Amino acid sequence: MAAADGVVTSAAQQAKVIDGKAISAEIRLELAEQVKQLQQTCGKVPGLAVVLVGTRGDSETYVRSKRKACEEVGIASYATDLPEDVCEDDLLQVVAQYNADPNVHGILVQLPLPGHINERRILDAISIDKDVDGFHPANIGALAMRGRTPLFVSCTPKGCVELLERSGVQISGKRAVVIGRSNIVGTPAALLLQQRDATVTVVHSRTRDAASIVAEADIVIAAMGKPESVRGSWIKAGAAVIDVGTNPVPDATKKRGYRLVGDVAFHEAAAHASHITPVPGGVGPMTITMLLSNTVDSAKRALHAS
Ligand SMILES: Nc1nc(=O)c2c([nH]1)NC[C@@H]1CN(c3ccc(C(=O)N[C@@H](CCC(=O)O)C(=O)O)cc3)C=[N+]21
Ligand SMILES: [Mg+2]
Repeated sequence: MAAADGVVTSAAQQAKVIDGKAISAEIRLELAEQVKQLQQTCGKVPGLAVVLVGTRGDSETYVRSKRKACEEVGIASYATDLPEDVCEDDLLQVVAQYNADPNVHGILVQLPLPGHINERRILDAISIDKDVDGFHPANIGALAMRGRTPLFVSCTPKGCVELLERSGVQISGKRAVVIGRSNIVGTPAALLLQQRDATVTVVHSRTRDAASIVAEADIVIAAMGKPESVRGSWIKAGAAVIDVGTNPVPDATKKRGYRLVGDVAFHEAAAHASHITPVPGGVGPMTITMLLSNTVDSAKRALHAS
């Protein structure tokens, strides 16, 4: 059977594949337009500082795509690359400099940091009005409170909700299950869905019988970082499935020696779901696009206030 996008799929596949790359491209065009407007009205462009510590291959790849994405929409990117053995105080100094720099509207310190550095201490030092990752406790705390609006919502959860909304999936009143409770994805994703009036359950590594809980979900967000572990039998007919996982698995046929798979067994789940995101090409590109969006928002706030 040939699906609408021309990709040959198995006869069992029901789901519409959500194209995160295409939706990202659309949003990036909107952002480029907003950057142009800012430049015309204020004579300034948004600036994003990206700080990379060490030489992890995956971190280098992600940081490169973030810097390239900035260029695409006209955001100025500021790069600081530090050696693996940098001390905490030197890293804090870099953050302090960017906090004070009026040309910088967003600061991203690429995670994970080396083991000798207290990650929380670094993230907490980022000024809350430049916290484009949305990892500061003040921003996550505001997301958890009714009647409060955080300055920034973390990029991956925001990207997940944007994919649902732009694909016509209703969130309000629906039952959503988030798998994983990390500070950077699972927890803020659950808070954001709750803010959008979903009824939210979080399942995690200690949950008993996760499969039967997931089976009640209209919306599934898989963010536990375990390759292809959400099986087709867990997915209720017609559910929307958002796969946050990007797990490398060894593959000698690939140039870089691995390929990426999600946390969901894609083909199995696609036989039950109404909508599903692929890996790669689903949530990943949206994470970067939401980072750009947060940076543009931050610049608008800073430049219009001055
Ligand atoms: N301070 C901080 N903020 C982050 O947002 C952050 C971080 N640290 N550390 C690592 C994780 C991971 N992450 C991804 C971003 C884009 C893709 C992405 O674009 N993935 C492509 C594929 C990329 C490839 O082929 O390697 C895709 O899914 O299509 C994936 C993962 C952001 N993170
Ligand atoms: Mg977890």
